[in-house]
Amino acid sequence: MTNLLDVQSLRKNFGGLAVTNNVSMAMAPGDRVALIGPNGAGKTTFINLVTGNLQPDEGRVLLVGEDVTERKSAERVRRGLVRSFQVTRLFYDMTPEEHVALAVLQREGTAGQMFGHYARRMAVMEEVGEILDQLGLTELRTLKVREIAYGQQRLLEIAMAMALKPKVLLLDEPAAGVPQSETNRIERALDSLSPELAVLMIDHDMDLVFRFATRVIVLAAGTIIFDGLPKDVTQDQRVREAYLGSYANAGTAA
Ligand SMILES: Nc1ncnc2c1ncn2[C@@H]1O[C@H](COP(=O)(O)OP(=O)(O)OP(=O)(O)O)[C@@H](O)[C@H]1O
Repeated sequence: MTNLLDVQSLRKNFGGLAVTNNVSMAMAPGDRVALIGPNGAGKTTFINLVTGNLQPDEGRVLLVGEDVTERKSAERVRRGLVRSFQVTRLFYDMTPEEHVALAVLQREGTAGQMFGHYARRMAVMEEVGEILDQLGLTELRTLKVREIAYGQQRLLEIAMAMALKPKVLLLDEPAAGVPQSETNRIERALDSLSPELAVLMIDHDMDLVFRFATRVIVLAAGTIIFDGLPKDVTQDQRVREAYLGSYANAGTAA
């Protein structure tokens, strides 16, 4: 089976520092991978290299077997490599319904033509309704984003990513800043993602990581030091050393 994402020997230097140092990993349909590592380990840089926000000095990124290393981010998105939107990029005077509709139209390359054809408009709004329903946002669909809670804004980021019909979804700390009382909604949203999708999530919340991931990758100083099952990660000597014990006792029940 062709991997959905295949990252081969990526390298990126900033000045003299190897921030991504010969990193290789692959993801198949259904994978739920958590990418963790101490602060400054190179997680964000790695994601930026995968999405095309940064160009690697060496190495390749393959999406469903196609080499996309030279492709711009927008072209990678069209091919199914989607990073969740950031709350800071939402429009606070627009509604969740409008945001998701824009994402559907962007996917189809028809943004700006929403009101052109009645039948098409109905089909778009039906799809928007299904996505908002999947993420439990139906009741809020016509409120302004500024009127909805932060946790629900973060669900909207995931809804917009879903509207782009990803094959590979990259989630950057989806529950960061969300009050504890609302994190179960984020978890339910993650559970409801299509089983065909490959999902890579960066997060510092080890409880969330252990509930979500079927595989954990640990980056330290730009290098993958662990790629395996969640149950094994806290016992790994290199991981323990990288964290100096800070997470070593977390999630052993996973
Ligand atoms: N544009 C840049 N120019 C120079 N150095 C950079 C740049 N971006 C990141 N770095 C450096 O690369 C290293 C890795 O940073 P990165 O943000 O990828 O780590 P991270 O694992 O995402 O960290 P955190 O968990 O704190 O977000 C850090 O030492 C950082 O200072």
